[in-house]
Amino acid sequence: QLPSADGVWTDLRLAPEALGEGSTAVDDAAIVVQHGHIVWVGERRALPAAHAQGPQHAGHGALVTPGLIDCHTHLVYGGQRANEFAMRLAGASYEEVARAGGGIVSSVRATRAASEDELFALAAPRLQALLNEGVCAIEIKSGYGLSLEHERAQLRVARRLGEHFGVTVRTTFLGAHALPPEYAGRSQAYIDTVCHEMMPALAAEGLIDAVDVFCETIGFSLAETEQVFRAAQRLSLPVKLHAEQLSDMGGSALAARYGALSCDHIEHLSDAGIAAMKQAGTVAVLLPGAYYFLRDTHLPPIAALRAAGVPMAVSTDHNPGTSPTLSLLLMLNMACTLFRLTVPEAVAGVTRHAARALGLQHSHGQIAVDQPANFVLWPLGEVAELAYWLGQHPQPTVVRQGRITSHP
Ligand SMILES: O=C(O)CC[C@@H]1NC(=O)NC1=O
Ligand SMILES: [Fe+3]
Repeated sequence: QLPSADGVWTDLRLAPEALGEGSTAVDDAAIVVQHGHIVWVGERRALPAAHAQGPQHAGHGALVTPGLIDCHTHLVYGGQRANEFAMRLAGASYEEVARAGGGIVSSVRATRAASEDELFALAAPRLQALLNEGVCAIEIKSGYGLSLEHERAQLRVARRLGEHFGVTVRTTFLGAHALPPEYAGRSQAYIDTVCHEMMPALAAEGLIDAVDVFCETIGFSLAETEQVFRAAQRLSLPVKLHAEQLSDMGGSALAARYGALSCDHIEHLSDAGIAAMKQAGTVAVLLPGAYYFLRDTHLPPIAALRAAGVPMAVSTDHNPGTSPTLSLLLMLNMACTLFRLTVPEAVAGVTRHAARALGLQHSHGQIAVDQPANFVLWPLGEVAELAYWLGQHPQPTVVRQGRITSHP
């Protein structure tokens, strides 16, 4: 059992916007935790005497952010795809690798061959690496099973990871990730199976928090995507979308029409897609790891998203094919360096905007009274260091779900 974080945390510096959008930094702050929840936060000199009792936790001047949120991962899978990395070094494109039977389908074979215990054992150290960097909530997709039995296994492992590590896990059903070999050439038949057999069964077992589709030239069409969205709607499941990663399929506008939580990748997002997302309150999830790893050169429309006021999140997109990274802090650096986000935008992208992309904005993503205690104490001089250091990062003290889970 990890030590309780209950008590009074003092000598803290709250980062800008840690208390929510527009909130300012607080240099000498205190946080009071009771029964694993935040009951008070603010300037220490204003701390009510009634709250000042109880165990004392010295912050030693640490910079404090809300717990980080990785809002787009494919964390549960078998095998790895370093061989394709080498193929692409020899000039093969991501699409060519996919059409040659590599890509997602090769991870499907390795995932189907693994038991749930083996999938858990493979995913656990991946999750631990993210937790060590202050991640307190994470989204985990299926999409490497592509059959009822194996999609169920992935989603059960995702739930088990959350219980085992005491971290908030939101599961996303991504049965429409790729066409499994047994449905080669029969895309419509597979989508029918996804909509009428897999999704209802897995939803009934409580394994699905949201539904996603890979809407792309090498994925599923707009019509197939809408068929999946309609099935999700019938089951009252929110949707999100791998959208406009390699081309403008119009997926973002479709997703916005279904009130999507988020559209993700969006390198090829159009002005019409931006307007639709703004209207629907859909979050733009930026995945610089995949952009970098694929040597993409088509930047997402960051300035237009900023001008339109579409909230932007940042995530690892951890997956064995296009973003084999387990550092959300490296993604902060890439979001700034490659996509030109400001530091406050990037930090909001892994806190409150990431929370919104998962429908968790009422319980995660900021330090607020009555919310579960999820916050991170960084031994840093300033918040820009979260995006500045490239590859090596400070070891934070992490309070996750009211427990002190790691400290230097
Ligand atoms: O290559 C993989 O294994 C998944 C790639 C990942 N999935 C997707 O739809 N887009 C991606 O970048
Ligand atoms: Fe992805």
